[in-house]
Amino acid sequence: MKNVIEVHDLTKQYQNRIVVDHLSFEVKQGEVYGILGHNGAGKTTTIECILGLHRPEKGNATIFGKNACQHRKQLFERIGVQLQSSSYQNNIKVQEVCEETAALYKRPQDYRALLDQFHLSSYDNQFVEKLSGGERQKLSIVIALIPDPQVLFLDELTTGLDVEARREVWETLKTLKQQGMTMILTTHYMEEAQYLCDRVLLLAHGKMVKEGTVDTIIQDSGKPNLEEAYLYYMKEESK
Ligand SMILES: Nc1ncnc2c1ncn2[C@@H]1O[C@H](COP(=O)(O)OP(=O)(O)OP(=O)(O)O)[C@@H](O)[C@H]1O
Repeated sequence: MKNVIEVHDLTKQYQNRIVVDHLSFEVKQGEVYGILGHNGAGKTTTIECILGLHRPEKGNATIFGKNACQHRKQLFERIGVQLQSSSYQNNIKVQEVCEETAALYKRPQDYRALLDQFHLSSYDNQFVEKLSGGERQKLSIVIALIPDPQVLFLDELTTGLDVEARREVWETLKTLKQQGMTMILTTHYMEEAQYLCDRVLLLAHGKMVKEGTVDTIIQDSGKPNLEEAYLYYMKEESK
């Protein structure tokens, strides 16, 4: 399988503090790749460097072989992004934000069908700021899918969702995965990583602690599940 994302020796610092530390990994076509790590581990910064939103001090990252800082326009149409920092303009309605997003792309998907799929159709006339946290998260997936992307970047997508909404999102992502969508996601929910990810990267203080399939990581740790394995590797790292 071809690599969709390649990260090589990526190093990013803020005010002389290294937050992503010589990180290298690849995400293959059709793969769901999870980045797991403590608060402040550098997950969002890694994703934002791949997307070309920050310039790394060292190393590089490419999507479809292209650096996002240099080829923003070409990559724009092929990428769906949901970031923690996503924000919406004031007094905008669901339908308006979808229309505005669709207008940015040459071949957008039908946003109405997407709203329907995420049970948001009845909210199309509602102000985005009046949506519940979970509804807003679901809207952010709709927006990420509008470009009909080949790769999805999802940063803590299900944080704040209730159990049912989270399951609903998982099912949708599973369907997208079955359709061949490449995804890179961050999450604090080990159950989510276990359910969705083909491979995961455990990150601590910007450094790779462990990478592999969920099964390998569990087996190598000698623990019964991913959560226990994660805690084991994080503890080992801090020794
Ligand atoms: N613009 C910035 N300026 C200075 N420091 C920053 C900036 N952005 C992030 N950091 C710092 O970099 C570190 C990594 O942040 P990052 O958001 O990548 O972590 P994370 O793993 O996504 O955390 P979380 O799980 O809490 O979202 C943190 O210590 C954070 O305070």
